[in-house]
Amino acid sequence: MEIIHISAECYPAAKVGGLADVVGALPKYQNKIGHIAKVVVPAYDTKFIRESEFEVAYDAWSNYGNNHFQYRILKEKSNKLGFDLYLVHIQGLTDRPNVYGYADDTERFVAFQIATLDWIAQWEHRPDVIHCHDHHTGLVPFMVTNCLKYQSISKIPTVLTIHNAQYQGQFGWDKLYYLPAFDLWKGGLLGWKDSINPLASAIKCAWRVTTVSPSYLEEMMGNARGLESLLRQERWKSVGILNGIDSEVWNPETDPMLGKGYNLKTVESGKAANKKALCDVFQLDSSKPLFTFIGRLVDEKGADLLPDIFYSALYQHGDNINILILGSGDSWVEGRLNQIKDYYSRNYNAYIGYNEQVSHEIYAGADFLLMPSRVEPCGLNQLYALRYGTVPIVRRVGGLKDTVIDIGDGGFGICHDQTSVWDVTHAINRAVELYNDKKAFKAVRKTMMKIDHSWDKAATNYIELYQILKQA
Ligand SMILES: Nc1ncnc2c1ncn2[C@@H]1O[C@H](COP(=O)(O)OP(=O)(O)O[C@H]2O[C@H](CO)[C@@H](O)[C@H](O)[C@H]2O)[C@@H](O)[C@H]1O
Repeated sequence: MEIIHISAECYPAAKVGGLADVVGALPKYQNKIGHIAKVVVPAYDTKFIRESEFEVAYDAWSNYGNNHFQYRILKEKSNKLGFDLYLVHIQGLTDRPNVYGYADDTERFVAFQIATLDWIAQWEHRPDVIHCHDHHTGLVPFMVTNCLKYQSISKIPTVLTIHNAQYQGQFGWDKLYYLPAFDLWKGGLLGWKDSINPLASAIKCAWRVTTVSPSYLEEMMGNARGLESLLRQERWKSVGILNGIDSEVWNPETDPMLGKGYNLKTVESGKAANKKALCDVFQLDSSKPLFTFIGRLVDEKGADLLPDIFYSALYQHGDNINILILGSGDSWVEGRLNQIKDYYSRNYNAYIGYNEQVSHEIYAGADFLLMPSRVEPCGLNQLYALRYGTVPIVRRVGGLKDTVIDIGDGGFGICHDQTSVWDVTHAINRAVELYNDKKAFKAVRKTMMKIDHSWDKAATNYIELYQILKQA
């Protein structure tokens, strides 16, 4: 089958979070099992894109509303990612350093989607499925089926994967004219509660909807930022498929970002060496248990509570624990996390910012990884932690619930029920107990590292889903 993934992010071309990891790995694994999976993302001004070689695959003009633009489809030349990567270059719109956060993000992603479909519509052959990811590509299912200029591709099945329903990409009806012409009576398929809502539109129009874990699918029926009733209505065509991880990129034995590689047999010495190096850089004491957090500092991750959780844990455990955080997001959370350094400089540090290298070093060097998320559609950090022998401490929600079993239930992680200072501090207390029981701690590490979360299974699940659509 030929599958076209359309996304705003794809590792390593452009990454903000987990969406990039999935779109950078799933197609590779689909290719491995004999299919042709391609990825289309905007041509940002990122390091990877600047440093890679591309050839022009197509060059044309298009428009969103009255705004005409020239676009180029660029194909990565070397196939070094394990799939064909195509970029949509629109001068002045896509070629910026950041993926999101501009006042004209709506225009940028509308133009990206239109250019992508214009290009696909003029191919001599038809792909078997168009797979969209999150709201940035959420207008694609509507446009493919309903816009007159895409009649030639209107029968291609579309699939939407919801990585995070917290973000929906809403914009006003005054921008309806951005879309290529369609029968206006179909306009209702674009909207939700007084605005055009790309995520809602994709849920209505895609042939199938997937979420990145089974539990998140169920949770969304009761909590999806206003889309609950729509999701209940479209439940019949929805399925939860648990994400995998790219076990070639996330392999502690071969990871080039680590000072010392390790495997199941050498985990104790390997982790100790990585921990020592990490603690030296961040002025921490490697003889104490190291607790970490990596991620976007936003409410859905429970980041607003982290400062109070850390004050509480550091107060209770005095000088006997270390905490290291890597993240960026809400500025008041960043400020409070930085402030803790003034009070606990010997056993706390924070790297405010984004750094892929440091994230790998932390997964390898840490003892525990905290994920007190309020919402977690799947979560990849806990899967990376498991592979690197770092015990995840997670709230029982979404994909965290589906992938981490508490040590009290014979498992390998520490789970808590609420995103609250009390629950997380209590979980940290349990973690300190586990750390001090060296035999149990070693056994848990070994169990974790044996778990296989590679994409092999999920890649097949998606193919089975596409095959049903092809026969429909
Ligand atoms: N400051 C920083 N420096 C370096 N690396 C950083 C970083 N902050 C985050 N990362 C990295 O970004 C990724 C985060 O992935 P997640 O899946 O945990 O979250 P995200 O909410 O972005 O993804 C959404 O999509 C994914 C994919 O479907 C779902 O798993 C998830 O639940 C959903 O919220 C990891 O690779 C992590 O290491």
